[in-house]
Amino acid sequence: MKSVLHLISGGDVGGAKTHLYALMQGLQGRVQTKVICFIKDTFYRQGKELGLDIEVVEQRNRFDIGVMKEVSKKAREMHADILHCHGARANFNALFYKGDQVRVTTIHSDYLLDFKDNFIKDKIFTPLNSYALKKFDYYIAVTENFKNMLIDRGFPKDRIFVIYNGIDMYSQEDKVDPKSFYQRYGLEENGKFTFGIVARLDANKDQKTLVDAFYKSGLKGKARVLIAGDGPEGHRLKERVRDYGLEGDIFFLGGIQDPYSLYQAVDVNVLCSLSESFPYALLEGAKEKKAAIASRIGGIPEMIRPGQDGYLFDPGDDEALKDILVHCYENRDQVKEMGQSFHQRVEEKFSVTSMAKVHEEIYAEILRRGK
Ligand SMILES: CC(=O)N[C@H]1[C@@H](OP(=O)(O)OP(=O)(O)OC[C@H]2O[C@@H](n3ccc(=O)[nH]c3=O)[C@H](O)[C@@H]2O)O[C@H](CO)[C@@H](O)[C@@H]1O
Ligand SMILES: O=P([O-])([O-])O[C@@H]1[C@@H](O)[C@H](O)[C@@H](O)[C@H](O)[C@@H]1O
Repeated sequence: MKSVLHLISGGDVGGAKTHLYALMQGLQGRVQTKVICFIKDTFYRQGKELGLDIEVVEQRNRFDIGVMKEVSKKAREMHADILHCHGARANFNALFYKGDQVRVTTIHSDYLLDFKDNFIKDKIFTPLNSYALKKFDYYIAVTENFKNMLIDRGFPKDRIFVIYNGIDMYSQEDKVDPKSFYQRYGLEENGKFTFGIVARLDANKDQKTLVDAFYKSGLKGKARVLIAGDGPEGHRLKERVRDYGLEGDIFFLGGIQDPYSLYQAVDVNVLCSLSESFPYALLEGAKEKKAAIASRIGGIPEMIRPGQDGYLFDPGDDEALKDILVHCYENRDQVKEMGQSFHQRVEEKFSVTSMAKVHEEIYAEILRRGK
């Protein structure tokens, strides 16, 4: 069996984390895997709870690259064939890795946007990551779209593979019933049409467009919006909702640990991002049979057939989104049916099993080709 060592920051709370957990589970019995992270936090603890082979090689700070000696030792111990990195910190650390394994990195997001919400980090870590990326032997782009992005930026075409995120549609998720979920936030399960969104509150996820669209929709008092997630845009978004007088209609839940409770409790799942590859937030909604309203960006048009599984709008177009919100409110039954259809599509096309199988094939191919 092939042996692959995965490196990831460990500070991850979003899609890269969801992806790696799903992948580790999908690869069981196919590929021997170990995950090493550099920060001891939720990523590590939850990974342990899931029973993954995961270890922390703790860094005092991002430039504490001495720890890579320990990583090399662990790679030798497990007879790793491949070093597989995820995200900026892991990519940078790989520069100081001494082992001779083939190196591959997965591009989950547009790496030029990863630190856009933090001026200093953006000025330092974005160029370092861009440099580190060039040193890999192979790339796994999440969606065809990101492969094209990499080619446009000068990465070698024949060294880029494409993966679509997959999800386990049958595993049991942590969730509470809708009544308890609403109660947790002092709300009632009152039959009001409810839009939900699960995403970090950062500029790229662009919840502002949803707030503006809801304001323009005239649905105040008739429908409501639940916004889950935490982040730098929180303050500005809350101010906007206050200015619009929508505090009784749009609710900020903060970062949530059990997103499936939200997907289950809402009528439709929204995502308004300016950039995405293949967002888990929508696949997870599909698992709960929720149709999606999403921006026409990255791999999303390959995931959602508009009019069948949900609705698409151009990023930032609050007028178009407003019309979709009103349409959903007026066509509740149709929205429910779309949720069924989306569920079926994800089950058939974007399973964790196929994601793992494609990884196994890619590993075999890069070992065959070598560095
Ligand atoms: C902007 C961008 O390019 N994003 C990519 C990034 O994920 P990114 O983190 O941006 O977005 P995703 O929707 O994929 O993942 C978010 C994850 O965080 C979880 N969550 C979020 C908020 C919250 O309060 N609680 C919570 O648990 C969601 O349930 C989900 O599992 O890498 C993913 C993995 O390849 C890609 O699919 C995404 O397209
Ligand atoms: O800054 P940090 O938390 O150590 O690490 C970051 C991860 O948390 C994030 O998921 C990823 O997108 C970034 O590229 C970076 O690796």
